[in-house]
Amino acid sequence: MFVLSYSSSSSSSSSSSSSSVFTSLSLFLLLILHIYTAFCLAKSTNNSTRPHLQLSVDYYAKSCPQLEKFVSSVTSQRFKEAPVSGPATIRLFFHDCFVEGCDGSILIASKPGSKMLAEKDAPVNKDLRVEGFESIRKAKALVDSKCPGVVSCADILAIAARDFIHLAGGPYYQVKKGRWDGTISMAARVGSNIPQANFTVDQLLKLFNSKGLALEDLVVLSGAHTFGFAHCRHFVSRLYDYRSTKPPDQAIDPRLLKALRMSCPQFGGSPDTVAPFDVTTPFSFDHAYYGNLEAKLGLLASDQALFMDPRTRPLVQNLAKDKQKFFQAFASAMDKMGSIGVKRGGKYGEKRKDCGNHF
Ligand code: HEM
Ligand SMILES: [Ca+2]
Ligand SMILES: [Ca+2]
Repeated sequence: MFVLSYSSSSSSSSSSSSSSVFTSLSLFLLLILHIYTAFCLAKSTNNSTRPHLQLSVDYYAKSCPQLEKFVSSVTSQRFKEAPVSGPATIRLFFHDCFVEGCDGSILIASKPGSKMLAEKDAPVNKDLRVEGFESIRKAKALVDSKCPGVVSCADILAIAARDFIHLAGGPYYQVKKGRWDGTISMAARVGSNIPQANFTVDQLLKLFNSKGLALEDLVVLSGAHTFGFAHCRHFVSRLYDYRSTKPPDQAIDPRLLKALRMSCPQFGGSPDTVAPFDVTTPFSFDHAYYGNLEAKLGLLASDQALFMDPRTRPLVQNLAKDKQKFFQAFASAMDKMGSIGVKRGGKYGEKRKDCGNHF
């Protein structure tokens, strides 16, 4: 509500010569907004190096005070019925934020008959699980039945991701809200913004830096690979050598190599076979991911690379030692990721009713 009045008054004030009363009213509203934002920032429990002036924990305090309760009733139900909804939703949030910012653009379906595909139909998004989309659809339906037209799909995604992390044993943190849904979703814009399993640390860093995320954020956010699964094609090249009998990647534990080779044959395997990211605790959100990297049990080349590279190795070692430290760092890195490219009001975004449809 505040943001809406903020954007409309600031855009019209430049052309308003008719009323100085209006201008002072706008200035007054601006002042109130600044005080309000500063208050929210001061109150917020998450520390981040970048302040998110436009997001706040209390954004829906008046318009939908029970919002988080509504979302959590759906996420806890989904967690029981289909536990893969957890990893699926967190990955969905990541893929949303990295393309056009955290604006729900990943949720939009391609228009039937149109040649222009939406983000979710881009090749790298094809293996985003339907359980993630379904969880957001259900949460949005419930929220809209209680607070019609108020809450953005992008905010529901951010809240649901946090819920699932917590449900799987991870940290609970406050989610800042106030994102508006974007209106652009183009498959062609996805490829260059999403990291690939065979990326080097240099490539990963370059991409993360371009989103305002630092080296530490890269290492910490990769810790989301503490649960969930990956299809064979993302790591099969690590398992076989086309020229000799030696595997190409020496940074893989021989027992894991053997097991993965059984699930993922070099030729003729099923394209649907998946392996767990974390062989020790595949369903819990803990810091085992980092211990695995130290033990050459990383699944993707991009995971294992974080331990091989001297720039990221000390961070991996620190996080492997201290679960609480990982939890704190993860909460604040999610807050940072959750503020990428946020849209600020009706001029730039919308509140979609059906998250999958932008008309
Ligand atoms: C650092 C670069 C990253 C790369 C190269 C990468 C790559 C991948 C790949 C290839 C998969 C497997 C997809 C499949 O086969 O279905 C995957 C899954 C997953 N990723 Fe990442 N990812 C990265 C960072 C992240 C981040 C930052 C997050 C969240 C904060 C994340 C969360 C997940 C989750 C939870 C899954 C499991 C999804 C499921 O089981 O449905 N990833 N990632
Ligand atoms: Ca997006
Ligand atoms: Ca785990």
